[in-house]
Amino acid sequence: MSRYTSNQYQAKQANAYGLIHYTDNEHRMWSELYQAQISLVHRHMVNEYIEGLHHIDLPSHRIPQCSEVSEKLQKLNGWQVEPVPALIAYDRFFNMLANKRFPAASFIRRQEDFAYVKEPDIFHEIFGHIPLLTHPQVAAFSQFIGELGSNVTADNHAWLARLYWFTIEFGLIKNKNNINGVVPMGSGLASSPTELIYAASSEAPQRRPFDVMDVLTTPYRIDIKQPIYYVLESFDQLAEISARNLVIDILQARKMGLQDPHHLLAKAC
Ligand SMILES: C[C@H](O)[C@H](O)[C@H]1CNc2nc(N)[nH]c(=O)c2N1
Ligand SMILES: N[C@@H](Cc1ccccc1)C(=O)O
Ligand SMILES: [Fe+2]
Repeated sequence: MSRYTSNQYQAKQANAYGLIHYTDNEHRMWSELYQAQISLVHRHMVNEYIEGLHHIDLPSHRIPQCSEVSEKLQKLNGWQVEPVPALIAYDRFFNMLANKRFPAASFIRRQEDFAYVKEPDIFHEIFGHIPLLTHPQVAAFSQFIGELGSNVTADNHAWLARLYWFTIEFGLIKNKNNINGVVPMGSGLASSPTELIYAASSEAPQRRPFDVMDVLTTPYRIDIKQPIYYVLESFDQLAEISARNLVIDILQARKMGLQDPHHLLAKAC
């Protein structure tokens, strides 16, 4: 499933106690990533992410186990983090979100992928996702997408996934205090040293206002820095999206068809 990317990572299996063994080198990789990102996220990420980071209080020098992160998260809002081998298919992904379980790919990136890795690793899942999952609107939206995904036929999944991708994974959000009026909020930005800076300040990517039909019809690639980001007005907009009849929106999007992906390929980097 994760094999369409160029870097082969070996899935890690949990032992009988649900624990995953990491080598000293792997713990060191977390430690170095944490050190690099902690100052960058303070400088660039949306404030709600930073608040979440304080609430969840992740270890800085070793890879945490899902069980210890779950313990804290469960007290805050009932969510849990569960180890999975790697990228998982939509049906399982939606099913887990519907049940307030967040899937965490358990391997950690190697040195050559330090600044950007082409598939989710444990640093992305925990450091990238969990802080914002403490935010009520983000948690509610994630569960909502999971429930909707579990209740529709599989041919709707890729359409729905784009709503998740352009918000939770790689969304930006309006912020008056920032020079260009937007700040990164997505987990894929919080976990990548290079894409965080690129999303926050590069002039290369497009930044479009969040529009459901535009988002539904915009194809994305998971393995390159995003050529297009969508900008939410506020966290409340997640509730507005959930209040729509998205099944009708998807029907409409199908009629419109996907937008031309060629500009995505041209700008691949
Ligand atoms: C819906 C969307 O494609 C999304 O990025 C999913 C897909 N599968 C995943 N699988 C794992 N293990 N971790 C993730 O963060 C995701 N994200
Ligand atoms: N690119 C992200 C990981 C990621 C890959 C694919 C999808 C989502 C996130 C990082 O370097 O941290
Ligand atoms: Fe993710």
